[in-house]
Amino acid sequence: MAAAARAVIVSRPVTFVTGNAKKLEEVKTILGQSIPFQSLKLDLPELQGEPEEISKEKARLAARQVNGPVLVEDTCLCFNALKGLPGINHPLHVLLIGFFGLNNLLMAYEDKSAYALCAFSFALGPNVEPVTFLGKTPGKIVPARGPNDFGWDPIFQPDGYDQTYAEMPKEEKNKISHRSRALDMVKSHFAEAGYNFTPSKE
Ligand SMILES: O=P(O)(O)OP(=O)(O)OP(=O)(O)OC[C@H]1O[C@@H](n2cnc3c(O)ncnc32)[C@H](O)[C@@H]1O
Ligand SMILES: [Mg+2]
Repeated sequence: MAAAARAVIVSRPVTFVTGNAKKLEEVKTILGQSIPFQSLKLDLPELQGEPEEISKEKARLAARQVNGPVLVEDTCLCFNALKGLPGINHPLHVLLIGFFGLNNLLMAYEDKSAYALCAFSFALGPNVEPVTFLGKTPGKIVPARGPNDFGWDPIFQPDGYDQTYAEMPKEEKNKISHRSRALDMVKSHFAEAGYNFTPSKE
């Protein structure tokens, strides 16, 4: 029997929880009108571990605080020469080590390749296990070039480009970024699940 199209009625809008204004800016541009959401600035604890697990745990914590459907993400920059380490996944990493220091970390290695990894997690509510979507963009670590307004963008040059994320126009980054690749999957998930966000009159 063919699966019947079904709609899942959800009585609260999705809240995208982040403490990072630049991330929010990109998510707004990439999602456009495809998924209606509101944003909430919450400083969730900086957990350590695999990006997928960090992201899931962030979603659980956020869903409890919001008491409704939440979308969160965790992003890291991983160096292949260091087997995926240091996994720059904490706002203090760039600040404390600096772009110069991050380049120096790789000085002893021929292999400057890296990848940007983004893990979005969506939880329908506090008691629902989150689902996670991973987006990855391969590239290499280079001496900093371009405006310094978002994390490690000046030192990451995606494969196939001669500009760093920071140098390229925002629209270009948003076409190929780890974030947009993960969000493509989030969009498909929402389309397939048929969520119907109908705010209840509380
Ligand atoms: O509240 P959350 O969403 O956790 O925001 P955050 O700033 O703590 O974000 P992450 O933990 O996911 O990211 C760790 C660091 O990576 C940086 N970062 C995340 N996405 C980036 C991107 O697309 N380009 C450059 N740096 C990025 C970010 O600014 C942080 O310094
Ligand atoms: Mg964080």
